[in-house]
Amino acid sequence: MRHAHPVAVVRAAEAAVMARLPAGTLMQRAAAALAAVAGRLLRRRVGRVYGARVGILVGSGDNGGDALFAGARLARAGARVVAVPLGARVHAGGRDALTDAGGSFGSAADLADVDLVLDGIVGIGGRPGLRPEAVAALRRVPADATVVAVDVPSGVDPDTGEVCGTAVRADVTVTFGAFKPGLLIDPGAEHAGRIEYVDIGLGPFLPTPWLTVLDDEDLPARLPRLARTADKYQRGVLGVVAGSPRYTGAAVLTVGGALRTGIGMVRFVGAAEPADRVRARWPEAVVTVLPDDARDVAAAGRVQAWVVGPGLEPDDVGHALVAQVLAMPVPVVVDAGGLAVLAADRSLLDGRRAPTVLTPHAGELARLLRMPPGGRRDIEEHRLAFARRAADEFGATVLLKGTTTCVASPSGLVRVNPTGTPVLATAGSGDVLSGVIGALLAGGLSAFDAASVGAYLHGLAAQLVSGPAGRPISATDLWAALPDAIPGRPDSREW
Ligand SMILES: NC(=O)C1=CN([C@@H]2O[C@H](COP(=O)(O)OP(=O)(O)OC[C@H]3O[C@@H](n4cnc5c(N)ncnc54)[C@H](OP(=O)(O)O)[C@@H]3O)[C@@H](O)[C@H]2O)[C@@H](O)CC1
Ligand SMILES: Nc1ncnc2c1ncn2[C@@H]1O[C@H](COP(=O)(O)OP(=O)(O)O)[C@@H](O)[C@H]1O
Ligand SMILES: [K+]
Repeated sequence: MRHAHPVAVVRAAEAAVMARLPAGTLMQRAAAALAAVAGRLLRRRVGRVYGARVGILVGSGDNGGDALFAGARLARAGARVVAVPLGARVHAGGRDALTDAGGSFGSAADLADVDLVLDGIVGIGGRPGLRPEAVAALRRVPADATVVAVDVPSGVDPDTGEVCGTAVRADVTVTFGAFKPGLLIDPGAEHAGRIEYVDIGLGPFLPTPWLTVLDDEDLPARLPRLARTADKYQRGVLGVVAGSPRYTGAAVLTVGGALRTGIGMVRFVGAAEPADRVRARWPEAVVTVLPDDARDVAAAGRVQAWVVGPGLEPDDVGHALVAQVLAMPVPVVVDAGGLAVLAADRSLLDGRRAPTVLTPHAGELARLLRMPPGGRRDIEEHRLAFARRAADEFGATVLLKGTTTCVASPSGLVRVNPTGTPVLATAGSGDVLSGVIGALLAGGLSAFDAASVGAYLHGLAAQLVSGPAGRPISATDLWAALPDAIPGRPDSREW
């Protein structure tokens, strides 16, 4: 599992380490690793470091210092290195090291034929928005040059991933001591490119992280346990309240997402039209058709968790359904039409003790938070902050969909999903996701694990079916890929 720490935490850890080490040690560790990565990239690009052309964009802080010391190492290996100062000052030690090693200082015009650029404009000490001289220098970087960001791509807010105006677009970001949240969350994540983490010894001084990213190896232990002696009730039963006479497909998609994630049983509860479709596509689902007034969802039978909302209309019937489900003392996923019902009547969450997972996209979250027009955009630009705020305000686990899905718990923890792909931006894929999360909840996972593991599997399924070329997919394609996305579980070894 990877974790990230905000700037203030990184600074405190750096101070603690620096107090125990000779001055400049951390910067040398950072510069050595940076030069090693740049050297590797140059060898891949032009076959060698000797004679390769390297440009350095140098701001006035220590970020520029890192870049200059790394440039000095590359110059000693024979690279032709030119540094372009962009601030009022230049790190003095780095300047001397570069010139001693045979590097030079020049202007942005000297960047015209570089193979590789080190972006040392600003790191964790930058204020939002690059200055005009930095923006002008970036324009002179050849379009095909390899760009390596030092610690963070300049212009990206390291704490949030926000970009204000122009920011560096890196092929690789070499980050020191800890991942910063802004490297993992779009738009910052997109600007960071591939991330190379360098351990400079901050570990013992970093607190327990609140922001984590799951990896493949984290999954097996986090999936529902599949005991050899399990029967279908012990594996978990999911209730799905979805679909309406107008939107019938959402019900089929949600039930399919749950069944293909692995579950003891799905009980579908809904209007006659979606119920017919669910029966026809998924004969294994147990279907209850509700009367027109939507009374008595609970009579469908016992379940360990519910999904409510995909394809529901936010009318009186929809309201009655969401109210009944949220009144039950089991975990509930609320999605789509269910979120619209909640946006109009937040009191439906009052008094709930069992875990709740809300799965809004930015538009739905803007309505839930009753934001003025433009709220959607605001949320997309500040995904982390809004996911955390919503989790706190609703006392629920909030999965904010879209580019970089963020899952926030009411206790302030966040997991950022690394498997998302834009091929998922297709109608109905969110319905499949709510079924996946519902199945994991019914299987006994916590709301935070169910939502974050669910998003991970959903993204992985999309990648598997879409392939490295990113072939287009539709939501139903995810059904077939889900079982392949689910790794072996610890308890299945004896099979
Ligand atoms: N601490 C450590 O132990 C270690 C730290 N390390 C490294 O240090 C980095 C942090 O260095 P830092 O604190 O000097 O800040 P930094 O990111 O260089 O930027 C500050 C300078 O930039 C300027 N500036 C500000 N905003 C700007 C803007 N929008 N556009 C343009 N310029 C702007 C501003 O200058 P001024 O306003 O005076 O012109 C200010 O002085 C960190 O990311 C890592 O790389 C590693 O060596 C490992 C050990
Ligand atoms: N650019 C993107 N990158 C990664 N995932 C995306 C992107 N756009 C959308 N998604 C994912 O696609 C799914 C779409 O869900 P949703 O908006 O609810 O669609 P629908 O309601 O049509 O099912 C979500 O899981 C979301 O995170
Ligand atoms: K930088």
